[in-house]
Parts: sequence; structure tokens; C-alpha cells
Amino acid sequence: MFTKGVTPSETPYDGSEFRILILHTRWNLPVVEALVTGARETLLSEFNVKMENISIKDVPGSYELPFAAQEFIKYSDPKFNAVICIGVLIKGSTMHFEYIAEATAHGIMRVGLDTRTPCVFGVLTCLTDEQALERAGLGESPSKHNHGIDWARCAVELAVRGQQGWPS
Ligand SMILES: Nc1c(NC[C@H](O)[C@H](O)[C@H](O)CO)[nH]c(=O)[nH]c1=O
Ligand SMILES: CC(=O)[C@@H](O)COP(=O)(O)O
Repeated sequence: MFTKGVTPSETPYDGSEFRILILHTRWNLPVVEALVTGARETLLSEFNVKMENISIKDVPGSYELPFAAQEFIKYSDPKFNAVICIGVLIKGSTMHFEYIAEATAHGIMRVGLDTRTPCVFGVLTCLTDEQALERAGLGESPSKHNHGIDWARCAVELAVRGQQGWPS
């Protein structure tokens, strides 16, 4: 078994001039907060994003992430180079989870495509609490890993490539 996560790019990406929005839910907040910390610390330490250029905003649940991301992108000036949407969905006993997971994934994708601002899908879709803890780097599992780290890497890479122009 290996720890899942994105290997850092061989290209040393510089995020020192970027403005990044971390938009997170208040559902399942203890797990979400660990993911936000993982993303924020990676932006600061691995990519030199300036503290004052990281905005952290919250919404109630994952279903609200796409709409809020769209509005923040539309009304922010100067604009964000990337948005990291963070939420944690945990399966309950109804179909609620399936509808929200599907809508949130499609919504975040749509906001990214429509606004041409990279929108990272930082939403865990877990069947158990333990799965969520493990993927936020919490709990006792030996293979625990904080996916916020991966989402920060993803955001900066896409922001750099957007700035350089994709064909290059
Ligand atoms: N059950 C979870 C939710 N549900 C709430 C919805 O996301 C939404 O806020 C509500 O339906 C109002 O529009 N949200 C999560 O982020 N995680 C869950 O496990
Ligand atoms: C509408 C809700 O948040 C809730 O009733 C959904 O229930 P479950 O998470 O058990 O599917």
C-alpha cells in the first residue's frame, strides 16, 4: 500500500505573485479545517504565496461551493489566479450524499470552465468518518495523508500554466 497523493512537479513553480482563494465549508468543520491548513501551509512554504494573498472564505455546505466560487471570482479585484474549494461529504442513510456529490463536482467543474479560473475540486466524498479523517491527515491510519497539500499543488500548477499560456 502506498500513500496516495500528487507527486510534486519537477518544475519549481513560483506562486509569489498569486492570489489564491481557499473556499471551504462549515459542514464537518474539524476535518475541513485540517484540509484548509494543509492547503494554506503548502501555498506558503512550497510556493512562496504571500500570506496576504491567500483569502479564506466559508460557506455552509459543499452544495454552496460552486455558486460562491463563481461569485467570488466574478467580483474579486484584483482577480484570483486559482480557487481551492474544500468540503467533506460523508455518506448518511439517504440519497442526500449522492445528489450533493454529483452536483458539487459538476458545479465546480463548470465554474472553472465558464470563468477560466482554475477551480480545484477539494471535496472528499467519504463513506465513513474514518475515511475522511485519513484523507485529512488525521486519526490513526498509517496511510493517512492530508489532501489539502495536493490541492495547493494543483492550484499553483494550473495558475502558472494559465499565466504562461497553455500552448507553451
Ligand atoms: N451532508 C453534507 C452536506 N450537506 C449540506 C449541503 O451541502 C447544503 O449545505 C444544503 O443542502 C443546503 O443547500 N454538506 C457537506 O459539505 N457535507 C455533508 O456531509
Ligand atoms: C437533508 C439532510 O441533511 C439529511 O437529512 C440527509 O440525511 P443523510 O445524511 O442521513 O442522508
